[in-house]
Amino acid sequence: MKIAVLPGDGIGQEVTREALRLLELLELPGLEVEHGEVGATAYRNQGHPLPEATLELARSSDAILFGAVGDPSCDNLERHLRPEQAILGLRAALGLFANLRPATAFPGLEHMSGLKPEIAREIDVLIVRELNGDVYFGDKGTRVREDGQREGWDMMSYAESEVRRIAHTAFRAAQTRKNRLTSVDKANVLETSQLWRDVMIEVSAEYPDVELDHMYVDNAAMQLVKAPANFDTIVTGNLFGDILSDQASMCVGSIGLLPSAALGERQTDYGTFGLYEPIHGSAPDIAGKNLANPMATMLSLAMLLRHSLGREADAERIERAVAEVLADGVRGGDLGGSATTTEIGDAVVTKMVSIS
Ligand SMILES: NC(=O)C1=CN([C@@H]2O[C@H](COP(=O)(O)OP(=O)(O)OC[C@H]3O[C@@H](n4cnc5c(N)ncnc54)[C@H](O)[C@@H]3O)[C@@H](O)[C@H]2O)C=CC1
Ligand SMILES: CC(C)CC(=O)C(=O)O
Ligand SMILES: [Mg+2]
Repeated sequence: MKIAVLPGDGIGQEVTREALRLLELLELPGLEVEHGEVGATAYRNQGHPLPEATLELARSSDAILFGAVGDPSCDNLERHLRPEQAILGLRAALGLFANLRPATAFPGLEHMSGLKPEIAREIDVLIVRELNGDVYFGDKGTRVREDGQREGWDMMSYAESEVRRIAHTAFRAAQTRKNRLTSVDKANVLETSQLWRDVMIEVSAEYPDVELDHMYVDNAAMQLVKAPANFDTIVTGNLFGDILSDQASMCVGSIGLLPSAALGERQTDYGTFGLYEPIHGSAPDIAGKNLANPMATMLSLAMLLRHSLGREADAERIERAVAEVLADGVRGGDLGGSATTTEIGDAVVTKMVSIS
């Protein structure tokens, strides 16, 4: 049983370190943990944001724990050398097309949400984001128009097979929840979205127990703030899912709380192969200052234990420890408190020991 650990850049290093303390505490028999470089760190040391050795490590593992990539000093590199290509490259190369991003209220945190407390305490939504297609992976470029202006362009498209497979993931996920699925698109304007909607409707015939509805993404952004409790499971494309999940994080209280799982079809001896990461980035504004909230990464580790290693009890132990530490009032700066990254790590470790 092998986990590849790819901390990456900025706070990716700090939050991954704290999550690994929880993994060590669990003392999983036969577990091998191997570190690899990604992002700006890998570019500086090995000349590429996703070196072949890292990709090989990822492929030979049962699961990947990923921190974050991104560094402002790399923002003017050629696109294929930028840190973000590491995570995009891993998602594509490993066929990780289904991104699960749960956003669930934590008791006691209602007042840290951007929403009114009575609205915030109800939120329990799973965003199922397609992760291998859309405008993120289409052809792109810049060109000079006939009138002499520069023009940037990015191709948005979805093949019906891509929509169909994420639809199945989302319907099955909804069946484990409240059997309600909202497909979010922009079908009033985009052909890509019209096909998305048509395929969602076709696939829904196979899931008569799941209630499917459709919402335009602009309305969904508004409804997520107005009445998040009306959502159960959301399925959406790569771009819209990226944006809506950051928004959902602030409905819960902080982007430092939201974990994610990126799954494909590959099964291992222990579960579904996947990559797990907080939904946030490398946060250059607070990197290296011991200020980042490591809880999103800890909760991503819990998802890894559940989906890739079949360790449900260990996953729940981490989730319970994080929730109880928050309820105890241990909070980082993102939640109006003063606990440092390592102090939050200490508190969760202590809690884990007490609830073993
Ligand atoms: N999967 C990945 O590796 C991702 C990488 N990025 C990259 O990260 C870099 C920074 O991007 P931003 O747009 O600033 O997004 P970001 O998510 O890194 O940060 C946005 C804001 O949230 C705060 N924040 C994020 N995570 C936090 C945590 N755990 N605790 C406390 N505060 C936290 C940051 O301090 C910042 O003010 C860019 O290079 C971007 O491309 C962004 C998103 C995802
Ligand atoms: C940095 C990216 C490639 C994407 C992103 O923001 C995300 O996956 O949350
Ligand atoms: Mg994002």
